[in-house]
Amino acid sequence: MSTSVGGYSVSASGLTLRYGPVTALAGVSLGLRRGVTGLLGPNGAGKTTLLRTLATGLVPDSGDLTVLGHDPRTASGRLAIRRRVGYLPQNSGLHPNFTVFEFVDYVAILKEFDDRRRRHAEVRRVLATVGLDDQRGKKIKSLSGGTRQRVAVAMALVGDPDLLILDEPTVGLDPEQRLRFRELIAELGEGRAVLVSTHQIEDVLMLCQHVLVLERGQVRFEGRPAELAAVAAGRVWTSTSRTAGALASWRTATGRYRHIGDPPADAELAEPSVEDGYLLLVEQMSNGRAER
Ligand SMILES: Nc1ncnc2c1ncn2[C@@H]1O[C@H](COP(=O)(O)OP(=O)(O)OP(=O)(O)O)[C@@H](O)[C@H]1O
Repeated sequence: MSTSVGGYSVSASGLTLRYGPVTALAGVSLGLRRGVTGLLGPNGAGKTTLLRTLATGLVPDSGDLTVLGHDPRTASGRLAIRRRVGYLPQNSGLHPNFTVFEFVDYVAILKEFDDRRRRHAEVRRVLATVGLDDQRGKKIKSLSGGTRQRVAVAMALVGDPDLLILDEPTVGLDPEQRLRFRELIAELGEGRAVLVSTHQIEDVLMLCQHVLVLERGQVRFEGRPAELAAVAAGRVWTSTSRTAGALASWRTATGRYRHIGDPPADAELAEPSVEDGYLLLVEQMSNGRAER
């Protein structure tokens, strides 16, 4: 059972966080429900900082944050959250000489599974969930990138968390591994809130019910993928050549150019995609800054 306030597993309002002179979160407000939410944003937008903050690894300078009904500003709140949150950091360090079982068992010890039999049962459960029962005895250094990512997810799943936070989990996977990994994440989102940061629009299309766009430490969009596509309605057109004045233009596989921005009067409008909506938001933001 998820602990939530008003249906939200996470609710944040006006979160700010600075690293010295750098403002990484500049007033983030969001609500996270059950299901898979994709977190998109350009490099340096603050995605990792936000995920670490939700996992209680960083303390915001100001703003309100409730995670699974607890306040991370108090020691008891942080402990309660850590017990119910699974966090997969970017480039999570897996010890190469451990076997799969040994590594996940070690994580279970850190997560306070003191009774050996209960702990081993939990390790077997999470390895079965990620489809690694038959790889338990293998050393981590012998595994493919996709299988290592499964071990990392197994680690995050110890204790059956109500909130799963995954920082760029599909990076470095080949297309087939990525597909299988998305299926796994989609399954995990059926009973809990999952927040996944990614640079892959396809991840959002294939597995997310909700999407957040972060840019310069602020949430620029919060909604469903189809609503993100709709942001670009009437702002996408195609032509046989480059067009001056578009916010972004690129040549597509058909040989035609696709543009986003303010279309000319005779433009051939196209159906907007989620990627168009995302690019339009990000380009508008950076253009707005350039014009100031
Ligand atoms: N430990 C740190 N000390 C100082 N500045 C930092 C630190 N960590 C991040 N930053 C800065 O904070 C901002 C947000 O960084 P963050 O890593 O959260 O972005 P991101 O969206 O995850 O980026 P990426 O997609 O490249 O991983 C950036 O300007 C970054 O340079």
